[in-house]
Amino acid sequence: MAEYRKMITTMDLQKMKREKEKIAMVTAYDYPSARLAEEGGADIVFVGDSLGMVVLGYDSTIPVTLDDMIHHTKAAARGARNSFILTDMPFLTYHGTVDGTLRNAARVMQEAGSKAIKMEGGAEIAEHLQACVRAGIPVMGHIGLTPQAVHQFGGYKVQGKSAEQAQRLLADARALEQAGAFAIVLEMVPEELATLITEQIQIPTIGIGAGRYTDGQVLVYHDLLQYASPIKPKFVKAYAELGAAAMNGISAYVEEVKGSKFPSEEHVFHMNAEIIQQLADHDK
Ligand SMILES: Nc1nc(=O)c2c([nH]1)NC[C@@H]1CN(c3ccc(C(=O)N[C@@H](CCC(=O)O)C(=O)O)cc3)CN21
Ligand SMILES: CC(C)C(=O)C(=O)O
Ligand SMILES: [Mg+2]
Repeated sequence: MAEYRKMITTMDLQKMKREKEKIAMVTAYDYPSARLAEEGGADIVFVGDSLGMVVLGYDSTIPVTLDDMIHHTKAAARGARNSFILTDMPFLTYHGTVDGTLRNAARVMQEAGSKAIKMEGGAEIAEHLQACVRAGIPVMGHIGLTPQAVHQFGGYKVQGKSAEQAQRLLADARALEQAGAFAIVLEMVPEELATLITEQIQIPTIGIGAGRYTDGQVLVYHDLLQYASPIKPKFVKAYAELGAAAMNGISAYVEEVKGSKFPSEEHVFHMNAEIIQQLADHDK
């Protein structure tokens, strides 16, 4: 049994940045993945809306609902009781009235049992982020490639390569820090820009496809473990081959069933011989 450390807080994350201890975040979407994320020592167990793509089979994160996020966070929270559980706010649940955003955030905190939420976007969502922070909810920002806006970007592309775009992302990072975000995800931005942003704000940056110098890293569970993920972006490193292992296991099982090799004696229940005789007699 793993020895669990004390649950991390947003204050610990600030301290990790100051002391240059890297933050390791991993996605999880259910009981087993969250359990393994916790036992593997992840600082943040993150229920991302990428669940729409890697566990629900959608082409994007846009179809994911607030109910989906709550359902999966509940399962993940049961698997990682000692972890800092972060939940993505899904498509269009923090863009209407601030009241609506607070109601949606409240559902995630109360029903799902998250410790914090994450929102995509820069200065344009700062008002919504700030309202949640003022209500006592820790919020993580997310800029660069924001997948909920994929149709505006015209694909999953690197963001912030031009001086103008880079300036805007820097301003967005400052706006989110100002609004009270406890950390910011930088997704698919050049390493040089991610480094600049990391140096210019006090809160931790968590990179995905943002190079080596952010305060932490995040990867999708099904990508880093190669578990039937539909995509393999350049920023992914494979640390295991779960998909291949699962496939081999299943095909061996199928072969043994077809060949009457499974089940064998060790997997079988038996009954008392007298009772078998009674059954046979009764049948006469
Ligand atoms: N499995 C999975 N992993 C992720 O990291 C992830 C998701 N799903 N779903 C939500 C978003 C979408 N993300 C994506 C999706 C596709 C690419 C991609 O196709 N990247 C290519 C093209 C790069 C380019 O055109 O510049 C790559 O080679 O990295 C990257 C990030 C990141 N997130
Ligand atoms: C890619 C990460 C940062 C994310 O938002 C997700 O997994 O949903
Ligand atoms: Mg997401």
